[in-house]
Amino acid sequence: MLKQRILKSLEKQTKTIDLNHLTAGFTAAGLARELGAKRNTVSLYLNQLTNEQKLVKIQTRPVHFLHKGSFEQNNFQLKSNVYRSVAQLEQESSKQDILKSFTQINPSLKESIERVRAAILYPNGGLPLLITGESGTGKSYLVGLINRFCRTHQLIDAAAPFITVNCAQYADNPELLTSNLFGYVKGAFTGADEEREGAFTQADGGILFLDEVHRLGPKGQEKLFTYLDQGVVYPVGETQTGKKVDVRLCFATTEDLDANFLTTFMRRIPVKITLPPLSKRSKEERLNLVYTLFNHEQKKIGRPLAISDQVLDMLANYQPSGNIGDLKNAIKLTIARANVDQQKQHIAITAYHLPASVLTKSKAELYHTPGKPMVINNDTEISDLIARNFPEKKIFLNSLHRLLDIYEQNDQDLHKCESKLKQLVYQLFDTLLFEKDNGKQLPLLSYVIESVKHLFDQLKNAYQLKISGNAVYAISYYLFEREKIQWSIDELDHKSVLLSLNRDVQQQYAEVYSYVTKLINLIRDNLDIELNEVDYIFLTNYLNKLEIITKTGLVKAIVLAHGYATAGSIANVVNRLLGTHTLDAFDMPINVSTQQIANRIIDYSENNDISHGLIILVDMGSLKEIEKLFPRQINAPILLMNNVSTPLALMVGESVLKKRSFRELSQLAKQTNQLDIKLIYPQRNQPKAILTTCYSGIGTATHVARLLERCLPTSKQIKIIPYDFQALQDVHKVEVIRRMYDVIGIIGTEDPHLQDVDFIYLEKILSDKDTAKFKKWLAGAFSSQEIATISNNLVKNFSLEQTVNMVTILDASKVIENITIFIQEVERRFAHALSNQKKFTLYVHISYLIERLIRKEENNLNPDFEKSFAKKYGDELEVIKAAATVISDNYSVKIPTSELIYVDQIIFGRQ
Ligand SMILES: Nc1ncnc2c1ncn2[C@@H]1O[C@H](COP(=O)(O)OP(=O)(O)OP(=O)(O)O)[C@@H](O)[C@H]1O
Repeated sequence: MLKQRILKSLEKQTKTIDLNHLTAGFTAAGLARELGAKRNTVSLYLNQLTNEQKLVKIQTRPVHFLHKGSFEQNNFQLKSNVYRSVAQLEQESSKQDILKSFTQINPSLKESIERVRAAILYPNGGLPLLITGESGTGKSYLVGLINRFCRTHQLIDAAAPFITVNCAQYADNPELLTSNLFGYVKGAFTGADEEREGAFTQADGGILFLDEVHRLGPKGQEKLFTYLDQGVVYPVGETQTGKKVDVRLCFATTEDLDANFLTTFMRRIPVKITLPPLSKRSKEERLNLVYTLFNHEQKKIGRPLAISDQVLDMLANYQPSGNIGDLKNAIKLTIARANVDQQKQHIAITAYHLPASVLTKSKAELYHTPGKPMVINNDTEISDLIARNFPEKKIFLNSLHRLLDIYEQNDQDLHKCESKLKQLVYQLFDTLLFEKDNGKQLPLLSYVIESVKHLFDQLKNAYQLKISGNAVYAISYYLFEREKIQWSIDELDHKSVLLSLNRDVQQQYAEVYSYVTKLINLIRDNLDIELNEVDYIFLTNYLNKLEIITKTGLVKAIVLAHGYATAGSIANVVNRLLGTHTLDAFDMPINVSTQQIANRIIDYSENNDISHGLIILVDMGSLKEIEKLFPRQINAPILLMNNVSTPLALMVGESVLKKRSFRELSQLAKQTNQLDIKLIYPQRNQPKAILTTCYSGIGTATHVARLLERCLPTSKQIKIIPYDFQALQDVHKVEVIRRMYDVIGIIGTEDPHLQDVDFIYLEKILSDKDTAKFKKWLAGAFSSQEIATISNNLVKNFSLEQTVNMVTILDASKVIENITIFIQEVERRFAHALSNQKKFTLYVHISYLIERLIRKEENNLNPDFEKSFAKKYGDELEVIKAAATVISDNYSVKIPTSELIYVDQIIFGRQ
């Protein structure tokens, strides 16, 4: 049954999953291909299996599914079975890997902790390790974590002992310490009335932590290294028969290593780490510790805490000699004092509650920006608190809160506060762009900039937008900072206000909002940055404020009239009535020549963006004359209208703003009896273009375009341009496209039905009929030799697309190269040209075949059939075998007769 097959396939694949490189095999489409089933049916089963808790769904794009049991067996336990992203799923692992969580809070210790981890995981019981550091730096705490880590990773038994011996307790009696550690035999010293086992024996199978180990005298140290060398302990008074024990050792000391330890002992401890005092830690790390301690205390009390920023600041800058221990006490005291004060639901903690030691010793800077108090409740996790540290988050949240405040103060009416909001958004982008220290030019930032440039190019191409280079940078910086901010709208107190503003923005700036939606989808797919309603608001306002999108895409219009101020005054009136500058004006002397007029127009076209068309309103009777002189080099459609008057100019101005097409405008003009109209399309210099389009979005269309481009010779006589399917449904946009290109055909997943433009369905491009059609499109631009190469490239590249997700152990492009040689050999040896469709089938089939042979999976045929076929077509099979030496040699496989028969059937279309 299909459902079972899906589960089985995922179970197998999940075993060797690499979360950083999820393959198509984990998607509905990939599984559908693999199992030869309909994608919709596979999707249905996948969701059913997720509901049955058998699969885990990761809502990436495309959605990926993992086998839950198989994943947990080989990786870590999962709490949920739906995750927003791989990163969210991976967080589960950091929750369980306490050392990883520890380094997230204490990033400066990352390297030390990695060494600790390596020591713990060292085969056969780990390596002993020594932790040094001032008092209160967390040495014992870290050993506690190591103990938990060993248990959760099953390095020791759940019931294994964890024994701590504080050597300082035996400061005056090193002999007693030694005997407590190693035990003693009866009569070993006065008072040793009977044999007693020591801490080593008690800790057998578990962990022994020797704190303040510098108190161990030379004798004790020697006994210790006997254990380190031989795994055997000798109780005091016993020198012959030692006891074998298996103990993981951790040592801690506040003292100087060289002065207090025998070098022989030191040499036997390979891993030594030092925990830094608070004064040597960054402010960010100290803040993290403050958060951790508050969070920890809150969980004990169970009541929510609301801690002012000032308190956090003072505590983060408090660096007492007792380090984290003292800090912890100060925090406990602070909470206790606040608690006495209030019997409310939550405990509000302000500077008033800080102990005097903090107030006097904290090196806090002056308190500048009061933010909202930090609230910790029973559900708060430390990662939520750490996210507060990013100043970008503060900038971002401050802007957001101000934005919402303004909107609320204006009765949630966008009209009333439009300009204020834009101003605010602009400031935010400015701050991110100019005021941050961007000198470092982190590689990731460069990557974001490059990607955003690329995404903008896609948008520009698809929708004929014009977006300034500055916007690319501003948006890149925004995304770069935004990506670091883990924030969801659920954190917001006024979520409903935000949603209402989002709706308003969407309605009011519908066009820009729709482009932002497309941009955000591209960002999600390409940069894996999750954005939400706030980003829609920010980005829409930003792009709108710059008028990057709305003002472009407009036709230019000029009024050209004789006389001192005729044109100027008409244009003026219209611009004033429309409230925006829509018409330009040329006042011409009465005796101006038509050539001079033409020159002015050329000048204008060079200094203005007329790519969307130019309307020229004239007053000079004969259009024919100018038309003759009309500059052919203007590569945009031109609408000439005679007998300009203010009403006509007004109608034109309105049409420009409403983006009416030239045809519509001509119709309207005719209705008002302005009959002298001429529409001139540029005849020459129009590059030929093939459009690609895809119903599901511009991403796929771009992908197909790149694929086709790779098939064409580098000197491109034909442009391949991806277009959004919706854009091709829009008459105005289509008009623009036609103006710019000579569209020779469209390839896509859905026919947009453009008049007089041929269409090829993507999935049929390799069929005989459509290959012929495609070749015909190319006929004017390429030689027949070139067309043959393009056609071969086409099938090769499409096959590569198909196989790249299916071939798992081989290098797909190498496989395709080898199969190309095989196909050429077949064509040569049989003197028989294969159709693209057959070649495609061969590429896909043989890729699989090679993998099957390497994995030693056979594809058995009915033996009788095999025999009779081999008898009948033996010669052919030999030829195929000879042509396939490129495959058998390169992959060291022997192609069995049954497989040769399959290939023969494909080549000759035999059943
Ligand atoms: N990274 C940390 N996160 C949370 N709490 C910590 C951390 N480090 C230490 N603490 C807490 O601070 C206190 C002091 O830490 P700990 O006793 O481990 O320090 P120490 O270095 O062993 O001190 P000493 O040398 O005086 O024995 C303990 O209560 C511990 O729980």
